[in-house]
Amino acid sequence: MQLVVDQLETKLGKKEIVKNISLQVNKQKFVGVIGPNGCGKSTLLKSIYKSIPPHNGKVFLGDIDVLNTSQKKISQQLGVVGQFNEMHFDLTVEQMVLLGRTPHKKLLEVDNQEDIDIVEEALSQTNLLDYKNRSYLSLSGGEKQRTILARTIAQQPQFMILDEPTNHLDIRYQLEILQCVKDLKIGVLAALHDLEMAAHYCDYLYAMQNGKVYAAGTPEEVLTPEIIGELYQIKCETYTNPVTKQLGFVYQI
Ligand SMILES: Nc1ncnc2c1ncn2[C@@H]1O[C@H](COP(=O)(O)OP(=O)(O)OP(=O)(O)O)[C@@H](O)[C@H]1O
Repeated sequence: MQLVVDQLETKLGKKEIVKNISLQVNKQKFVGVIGPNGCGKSTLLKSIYKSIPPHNGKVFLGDIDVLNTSQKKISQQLGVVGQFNEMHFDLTVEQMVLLGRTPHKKLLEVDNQEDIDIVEEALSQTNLLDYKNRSYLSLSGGEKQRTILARTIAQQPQFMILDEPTNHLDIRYQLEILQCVKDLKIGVLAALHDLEMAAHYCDYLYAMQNGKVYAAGTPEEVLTPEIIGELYQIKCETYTNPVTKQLGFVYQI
């Protein structure tokens, strides 16, 4: 199964924000979207999961025509961790994560032991077992972010879209969350700001500039001083980090 985005175009007001973007996420691959503030990453992701309706293009998840299929059917295969997760009513963390089971249930079907076990496992993977009975609204930004990820894990999707999933998270949780998502071994499309994390976790990258794909390829192909310099309008040097042996970056205005 693949997530295929074909010639997607999205306008907000009169302004064209996503301009003819095509991309692909293969099964079990971690694909990153990078690019400067305002280049259209969130709008692209929201257009793919229909939170903002695109005015042109197609999105296919396997043979499911996403833009013309019910949310429930899509949610059985595709999970979303958005950038802002505010809620106006309160639930416990466990109740929030149980909501992830909704796409797999019939109307008014009660949660069974399998649902409870899946939720317990998702809470464990996101280090939230001790928070199970806490009120969601009382959580810190990072704890809320992890709860939303746990809910999406409980949904057991084949693909996940994440919009800056490490927003609000301290360094340890940034690493833990991205590793946790990677370990799910599902297809992932994630907007990321941290280029070292993108280099480390992504199998493939799309670099966006002004609503278009500016460059695409493996992290080694995309994260070059020339492309990063042009994308963010800075001077950049890359090096191999002597400790991690991974790609490192030095920036200058
Ligand atoms: N309702 C709207 N009407 C017009 N323009 C909008 C609207 N909402 C967002 N935009 C603009 O669309 C552009 C793309 O925004 P988007 O949030 O997709 O960018 P982004 O790459 O995710 O940015 P960031 O990295 O800052 O999160 C921005 O210039 C933003 O100001």
